[in-house]
Amino acid sequence: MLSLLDLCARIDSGRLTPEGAVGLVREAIAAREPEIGALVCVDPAPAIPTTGPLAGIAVGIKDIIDTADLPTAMGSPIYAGWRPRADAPVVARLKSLGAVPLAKTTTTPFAFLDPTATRNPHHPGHTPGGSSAGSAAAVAAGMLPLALGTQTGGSIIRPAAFCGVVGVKPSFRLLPTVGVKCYSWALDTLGLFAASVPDAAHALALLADRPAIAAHADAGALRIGIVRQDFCAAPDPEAEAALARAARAAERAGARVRDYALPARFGEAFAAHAAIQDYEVRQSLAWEYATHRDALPPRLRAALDAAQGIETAAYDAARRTAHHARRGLKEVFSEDGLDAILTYAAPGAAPAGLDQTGDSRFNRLWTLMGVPCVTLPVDRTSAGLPVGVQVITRFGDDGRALAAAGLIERALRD
Ligand SMILES: NC(=O)CC(=O)O
Repeated sequence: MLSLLDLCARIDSGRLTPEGAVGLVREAIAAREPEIGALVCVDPAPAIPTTGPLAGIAVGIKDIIDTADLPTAMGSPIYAGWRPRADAPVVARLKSLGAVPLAKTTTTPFAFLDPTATRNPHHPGHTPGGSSAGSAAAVAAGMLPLALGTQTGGSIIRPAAFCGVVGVKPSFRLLPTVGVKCYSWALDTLGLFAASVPDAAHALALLADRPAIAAHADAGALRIGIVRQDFCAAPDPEAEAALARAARAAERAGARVRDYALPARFGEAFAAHAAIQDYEVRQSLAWEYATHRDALPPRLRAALDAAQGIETAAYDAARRTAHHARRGLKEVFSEDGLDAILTYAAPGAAPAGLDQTGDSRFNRLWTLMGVPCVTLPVDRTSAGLPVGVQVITRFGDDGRALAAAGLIERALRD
């Protein structure tokens, strides 16, 4: 894979020019894209700044994020050729840092569950996951050093885990979702994909203009709770094995690791995610549903059909449940003495077939809680498919989530 930090170092030392770095990416795209299908389009002649902390870094932009220089089609024929007038602020921020938004990456239509044609770089007969399919696959295939994605259910963490890359779903609203096609305004979260934890931390710190995110250092031993989220169906054996391996690596690195059972309220919050997501998408995609229902893909059309009947009272009750759970989560970290949670990133490795994007059951609670989540690859199955884990910290503690993930990543290498 292409390391963002390695490219930055080579550019800073003069061994590589920004133009040359973008050229390397174009060569990688030419070599791998035909078999992977991670990209919607590539800018033939983007501006390539020679200054800025991300000068020469080509970035993939999930195709629900507005770009002024490239179409933004939402993964749907309804928006074929749609050209936003302006860049989304997160894209404008990338450009201000010297980065090059070189390609739009495939997304499931409107970032829901209908699959893309993108293939998992580790096995072409398996899904890369969704909804940020192209971003995860492009980084995993070594075509891009950085890509943006979004998560409403599990759309960053799940594809990152399936593709064996680092995925970061930051604290809710750490990055502005302005200019990003809305699915659920209470859940949608912008995040990113990179080759390693340090690469991801460096990119997020710059994007969020929060240098501390990449400079977090824990004074004492990290206190990690192993959480199995037993309010939903158990994972495959490989996910359990990866969790155990990551826990052992954390202990070798000096962390204090213990099993932790979430209080019952979190199972209720897990169940509340659906009512919030579905009630809000009924409004956010009301125009598409009213004027182009037949052009919507089957899973999304069925979800919108079902969402028409959700009562406002049920939505309000779900929001109250989520609010109480978020307050309870603060106690988990403060009163129960945890610095981080370690849990499954997905039910297992990427499922076979391109007719689905996998299951987000181990992601949805944390998206609703709005807390930082980082996935890193831990194992491979006998078929060579990656299996990851997920590190979670309290709201706003993004630097510690990345530091904890980095501690495990290094320990796994040792
Ligand atoms: N957008 C989403 O997060 C939906 C999913 O989990 O695939």
